[in-house]
Amino acid sequence: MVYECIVIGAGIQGSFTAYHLAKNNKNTLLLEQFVLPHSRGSSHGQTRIIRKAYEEDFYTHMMEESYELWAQLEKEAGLKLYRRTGLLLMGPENGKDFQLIKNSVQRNKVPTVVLERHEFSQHIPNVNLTSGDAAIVETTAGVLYADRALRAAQMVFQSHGGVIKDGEKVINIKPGDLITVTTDSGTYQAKNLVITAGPWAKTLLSHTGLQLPLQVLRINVCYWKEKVPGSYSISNRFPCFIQMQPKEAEHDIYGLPSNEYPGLMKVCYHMGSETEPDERDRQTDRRDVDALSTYISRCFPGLVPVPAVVESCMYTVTPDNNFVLDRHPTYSNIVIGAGFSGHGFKFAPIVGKVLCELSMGQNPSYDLSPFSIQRFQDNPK
Ligand SMILES: Cc1cc2nc3c(=O)[nH]c(=O)nc-3n(C[C@H](O)[C@H](O)[C@H](O)COP(=O)(O)OP(=O)(O)OC[C@H]3O[C@@H](n4cnc5c(N)ncnc54)[C@H](O)[C@@H]3O)c2cc1C
Ligand SMILES: O=C(O)[C@@H]1CCCC=N1
Repeated sequence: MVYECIVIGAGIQGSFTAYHLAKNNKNTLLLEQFVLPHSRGSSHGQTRIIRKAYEEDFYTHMMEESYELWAQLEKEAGLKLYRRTGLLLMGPENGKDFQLIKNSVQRNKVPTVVLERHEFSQHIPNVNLTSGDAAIVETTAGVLYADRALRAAQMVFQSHGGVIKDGEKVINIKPGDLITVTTDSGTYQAKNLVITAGPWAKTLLSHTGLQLPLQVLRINVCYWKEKVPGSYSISNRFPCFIQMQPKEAEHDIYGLPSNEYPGLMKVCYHMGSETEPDERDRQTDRRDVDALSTYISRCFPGLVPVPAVVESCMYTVTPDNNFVLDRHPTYSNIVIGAGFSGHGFKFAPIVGKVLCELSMGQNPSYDLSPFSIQRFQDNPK
């Protein structure tokens, strides 16, 4: 049988692409190398942050529709996937990055509240605002229930007739008008192919002669114990947070209120050390955990500054941290979604929509120039 489309990789981006294709009546096969569910890629775990506050207008604009599509999936699956918590953004008052994001939320009318230093502790107890830092709260931001969302997208895909074959690793791709995809247990043909292989994208794309500047990082996902259980919890209305330019580290630190593991709050570093995706746990660099401990001692005095639980996950990053959403430069019936750079989950309904549009030969609903492959060829370094 010839499929209209094969999607390789059943992480959140591939699952949402397959979801949109099936809803457009395209006969679609979703291939996944591991038995589902699994915790070896980038989409596993209980939670992710959803927000509109971005420095770049194009991300904020995409998030407007993304919230609507998440609500649509909640309805279709009959599951709660989003919980509003607000997002506290802290950063050097006169720093460039903080100013850019503050101006962007004002320009784009993202609902936000500015917290003056004198009123900060009244609204956000148990957090020390760094001297010289300012704070704003994006009020409609919150938490996405990640594992549940991934299952929901796959479930709705199947309910529209889509086929998932898990535990099948793609080992070869033969481009052509009819594309042949070989796995370790079968061969399939399709008119169109979408590659959403997360940390394995570089390897898979090499079968099509394409090299992209993607770097895979292992992220230590750290949970910290509350000294008083519940003090940083969702039920106590504690928000998600992003600390820009912390004193202890070069990159942002972010956290989510305690919820999934009662008594533990997730606080992570937005960077990691390079790894091979198949040997993720050979990477044992813990300098990020040391920096997090110092930050927590200084700014979150209600947490024990030694992680209680460390899980792992991977980022696949591009040089400019913008995604890759494009057609293959040589084979127009191969579409690529890659390089989500540690911030792609919240966009998955839109990513899936535009990858589906590209694959159906339609004009995409958004300007995809920030996500083009050409940008790497223009700036090869
Ligand atoms: C710790 C952490 C925190 C994050 N926090 C946030 C956040 O707060 N907000 C946010 O918006 N985003 C966040 N992200 C980013 C977000 O989770 C990712 O951008 C997103 O999950 C990427 O999804 P993906 O589908 O591209 O990759 P993946 O989930 O890795 O999916 C790719 C799939 O392809 C499969 N595959 C690969 N090769 C093959 C093959 N040869 N054959 C068959 N299958 C194959 C893999 O097994 C995998 O299942 C975070 C990421 C991490 C790691
Ligand atoms: O994407 C997000 O919102 C989170 C928080 C900031 C760093 C990366 N992921």
